[in-house]
Amino acid sequence: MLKLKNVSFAYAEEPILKNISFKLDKGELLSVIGESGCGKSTLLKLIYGLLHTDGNIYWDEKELLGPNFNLVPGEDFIKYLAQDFDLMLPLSVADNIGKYLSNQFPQQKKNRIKELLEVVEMTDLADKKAKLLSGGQQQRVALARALAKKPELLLLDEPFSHIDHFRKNNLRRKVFAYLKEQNIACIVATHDSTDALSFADKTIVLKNAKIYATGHPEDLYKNPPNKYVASLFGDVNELSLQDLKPEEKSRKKVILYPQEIRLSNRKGIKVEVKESWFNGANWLISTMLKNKTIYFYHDASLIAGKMVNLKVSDELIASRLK
Ligand SMILES: Nc1ncnc2c1ncn2[C@@H]1O[C@H](COP(=O)(O)OP(=O)(O)OP(=O)(O)O)[C@@H](O)[C@H]1O
Repeated sequence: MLKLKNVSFAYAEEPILKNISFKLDKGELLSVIGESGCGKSTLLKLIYGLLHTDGNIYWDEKELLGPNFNLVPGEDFIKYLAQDFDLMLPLSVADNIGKYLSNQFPQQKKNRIKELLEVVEMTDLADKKAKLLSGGQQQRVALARALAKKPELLLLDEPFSHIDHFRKNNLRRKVFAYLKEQNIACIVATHDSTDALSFADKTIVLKNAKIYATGHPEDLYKNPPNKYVASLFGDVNELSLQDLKPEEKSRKKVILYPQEIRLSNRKGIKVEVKESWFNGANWLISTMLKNKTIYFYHDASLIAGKMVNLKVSDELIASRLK
């Protein structure tokens, strides 16, 4: 088990992380989300042992002491995939993946490289030099290299950020399934809500140097404590109860995702259509309610200036009242 106790860090005066504490079981997958600059990468570097903290980090009974105590920073059983992939550019894809594998058993090494090439869908490019690869291909090689010596804990910083949409979904399913199958614990720092929602067992939200919210991704999504957390999962509306039900005098806030608001043929919240954006599955429509923008999804674009009625289920409003 990984255990962090009061982990704090500052590059200069300003604290980047303050008293971060959490636990992660073997084989568990944690996503760390939060706005850019909130300290996600710094947290991974602290755990890997590239930065020093006065707090405590343990793997089972062993305390991970960090760079002030280790001549070579980094822990053997942890692999860290940074945002800059750190590949050996003159070497081939296969040689990069095998870089940390022992040469003592050449056939085993060959088999392992072959297995990992399949996981990251790079078999056809095994002999190509890393310097000739695209950014997304280099990221896949770096991912395979991080997995090569089966870590007990894998730290991934935006692991699919350079990979095209077409390949990303399939690759992501494969990689996370592989981690589960091999019981490898993993922390993913990510901006991508699919990483955070679909694959993580739990999620930590960072803000103002602290753990701002934590929980099962589905709970955080369905019951976002506030607009900041909800907005990490996509577009979001923050309305008052009075906006939704004019007969109510309460100004309590209600967080709603665009897909939770529908067009109504009968009465509802009267809004003026401003813009429509096609996003593939449907259209995102922006509307104005007095001086507030409300976003919702619809299966067609709407003419700007048109007055329409919107509705939201009463149960949903009740469950989101803050
Ligand atoms: N080497 C450094 N020296 C000084 N400040 C740094 C250094 N690295 C990062 N920072 C600052 O620390 C803060 C946290 O950075 P970090 O990279 O951990 O954020 P992040 O959440 O991973 O951001 P992003 O989502 O954009 O990757 C930022 O304000 C950043 O400018």
